[in-house]
Amino acid sequence: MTDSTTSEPRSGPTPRPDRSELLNRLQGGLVVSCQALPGEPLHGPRMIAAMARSAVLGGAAAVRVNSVDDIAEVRAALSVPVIGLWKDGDSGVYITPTLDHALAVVAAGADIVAIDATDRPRPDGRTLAENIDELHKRTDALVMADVSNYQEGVAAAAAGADLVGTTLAGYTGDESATSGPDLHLLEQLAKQLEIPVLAEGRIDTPELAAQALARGAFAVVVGTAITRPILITARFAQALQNPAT
Ligand SMILES: CC(=O)N[C@H](C=O)[C@@H](O)[C@H](O)[C@H](O)COP(=O)(O)O
Repeated sequence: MTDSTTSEPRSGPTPRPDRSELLNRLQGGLVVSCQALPGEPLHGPRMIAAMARSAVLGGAAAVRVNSVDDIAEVRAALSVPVIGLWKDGDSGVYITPTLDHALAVVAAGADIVAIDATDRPRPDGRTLAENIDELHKRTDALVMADVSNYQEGVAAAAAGADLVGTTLAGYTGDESATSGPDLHLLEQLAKQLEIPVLAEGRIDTPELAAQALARGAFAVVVGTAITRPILITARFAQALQNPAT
């Protein structure tokens, strides 16, 4: 167990680590997604920061955090790289849907801003390439493109994304979700792209996380299986209701 929470958190106007340092810190590592939506008992910046600190104590190389308030709190508490996003709604394009959302995420302290990079129209009417270009001009944050399929991953890399994540595979309604992580998509993208590809979505065991790395992931993002006690508990409770023997 490592204790990176004792290292100095970055606060105030301290510049972000540069691109190669950020990528070095992510490479081969576990990124723990620490999110709780309004209405959930763990919702709120202090809870999320405690979750993020716990993740780092357990060995997380980085964290992924939703909402400006939660990002700011985690940024003040920890020095590990923060992948920030802003979920606005829960259907259609809702992960950091516009340039303004992305700029706010960066202003809150994210090192990497995760944005929806599916081929669906964005609510601000701008293209993915325009938004990535503007983010690169106006900030020093890296851009993680959350995609749902191979074509979107290739298009996101061509549009200038710094990293691609399989985050939205199975969540756009185009294709049904694979029962576990979409390791086939991960492998295809990792073989094709020159930028890092992060495995994300439905990775719910340490073995699957290790498999994702073996199949080309630059880093592995795990959320629900670590940070959503309601859903973790439900799995156990259901198993007791339907015992195998
Ligand atoms: C589809 C979507 O909205 N994904 C979100 C993206 O930030 C989160 O709700 C997920 O928890 C995260 O991607 C990690 O995935 P999993 O919780 O399956 O390990």
